[in-house]
Amino acid sequence: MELVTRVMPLPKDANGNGDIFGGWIMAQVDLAGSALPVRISRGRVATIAVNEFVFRSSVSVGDLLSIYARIVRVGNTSMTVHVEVWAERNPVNPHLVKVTEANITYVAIDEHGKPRTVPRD
Ligand SMILES: CC(=O)SCCNC(=O)CCNC(=O)[C@H](O)C(C)(C)COP(=O)(O)OP(=O)(O)OC[C@H]1O[C@@H](n2cnc3c(N)ncnc32)[C@H](O)[C@@H]1OP(=O)(O)O
Repeated sequence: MELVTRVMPLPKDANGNGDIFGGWIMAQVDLAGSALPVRISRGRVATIAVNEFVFRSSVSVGDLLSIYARIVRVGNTSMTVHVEVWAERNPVNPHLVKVTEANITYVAIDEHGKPRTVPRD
C-alpha cells in the first residue's frame, strides 16, 4: 500500500468526548483515496460509491493518522481503491492502531463531468 496522506485531527473535529467525528474521517479517506485514481486516470475523478467503510477503533485529538491506499480494480471508467487509516498515538510510548478501512469507487470524468475511459498505457 502507498502512503498518500498524513493528517492530525484537531479539537474542532471532535465531539464532546474528544472522539473524532466519523464524517471527518470519511472526508479524509475520500480525499486521500482519490490520489491514486487521479494519478492513473491523469485527470479529474468523482466518488461514485463507498462500497464499504469500517470504523475499527475510535480516533482521538492528537492521533497522527497515516492514510494508505491501493488500487484493487480498474474498470472502463471506474477505479476501486482500498484505503486503510493507521493512528500513531501516545508519543511517550508510540504504538500504531488500524482505525479505519474502506473500499471506495471513483469514476474518471471529463471537463463536462461525464465518465471517460481510464487510460491503459
Ligand atoms: C469530487 C467528488 O468526489 S464529489 C463527491 C460526490 N460525488 C459526486 O458528486 C458524483 C456524482 N455522480 C456523478 O456525477 C455521476 O454518477 C458520475 C459522473 C460519477 C458517473 O456517471 P454515470 O452516468 O452514473 O456513470 P455509469 O453508470 O456509466 O457508471 C460509471 C462507472 O461507475 C461504476 N459504478 C456505478 N455504480 C457503482 C457502484 N454502486 N459501485 C461501484 N461502481 C459503480 C459503473 O460500473 C461504471 O464503471 P466502469 O465504466 O468501469 O464499468
